[in-house]
Amino acid sequence: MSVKMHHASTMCWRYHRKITATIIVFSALYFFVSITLTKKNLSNEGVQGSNLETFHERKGVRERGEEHHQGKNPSRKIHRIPHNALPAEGIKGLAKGAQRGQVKQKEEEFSSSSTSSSADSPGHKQSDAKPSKKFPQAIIIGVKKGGTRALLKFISLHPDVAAAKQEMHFFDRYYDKGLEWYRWSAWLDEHG
Ligand SMILES: Nc1ncnc2c1ncn2[C@@H]1O[C@H](COP(=O)(O)OS(=O)(=O)O)[C@@H](OP(=O)(O)O)[C@H]1O
Repeated sequence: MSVKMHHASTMCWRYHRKITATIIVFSALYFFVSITLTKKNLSNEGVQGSNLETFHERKGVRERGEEHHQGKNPSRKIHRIPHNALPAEGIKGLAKGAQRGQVKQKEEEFSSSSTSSSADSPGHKQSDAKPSKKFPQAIIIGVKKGGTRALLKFISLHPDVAAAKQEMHFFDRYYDKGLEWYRWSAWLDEHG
C-alpha cells in the first residue's frame, strides 16, 4: 500500500510541471473566452439599447408632434427639414436599385425633351406631343410596409383610374426637381 502511495506521489512530482502548465493554459483560455463573450453581450445590449432609445425618441417626437397639432402644447414646435436641405446629388443617392436606373433614364429624357421638341425626343411616344400632362388628382401617402402598393393596385382596378406605374417618391426624394418634372415624369400609364 505504502509502495503504491510512494509510486503515485513520485509520478505526481514528476509530472507536476506539465500538470501546472496545462492548468494555467486552460485557465487563460477560459478567462479569454469569458472576456470575449462578455464584450459581445455588452455590445449587443448596446445596440438593442440604442435601438430602443431611437424608438422612444421617435415616439416622443411623434407624440410631441401630435400634441402640437392638437394644440395641447403650442409652445413646442415641430422642426421640419426644409425640402431643399438635400442637394440634388443626395437625392439622387437615395434612389436605389432598379429605380435609380429608371430615374436616371427619366432625367435624361427630361433634359433631352427640354432641349429639343417633344416630337423629336427619343423617349416620347406620339401621345406625348400633348403640351403637358395632368397632375394627379389623388395621392396615396403611406409608410413603408403600410400596404400602399396593395391599395394602389386595388384602386387601379377601376376603369376610370389611371395610376402611376410605380411609387413616385416625389415628396420625399425628388421634390427639388420641381413640379414640372413631377408632371412630366408622373409615370402615369398611357391614359395619363
Ligand atoms: N390587406 C393587407 N393585409 C395585410 N397585409 C397587407 C395587406 N396588403 C398588403 N399587405 C402587406 O403589406 C406589405 C407591403 O406594404 P407596402 O406596399 O406599403 O410596402 S412597401 O414598403 O411600399 O414596399 C406586404 O408585407 P410583406 O409581405 O411582409 O412585405 C404585404 O403583404
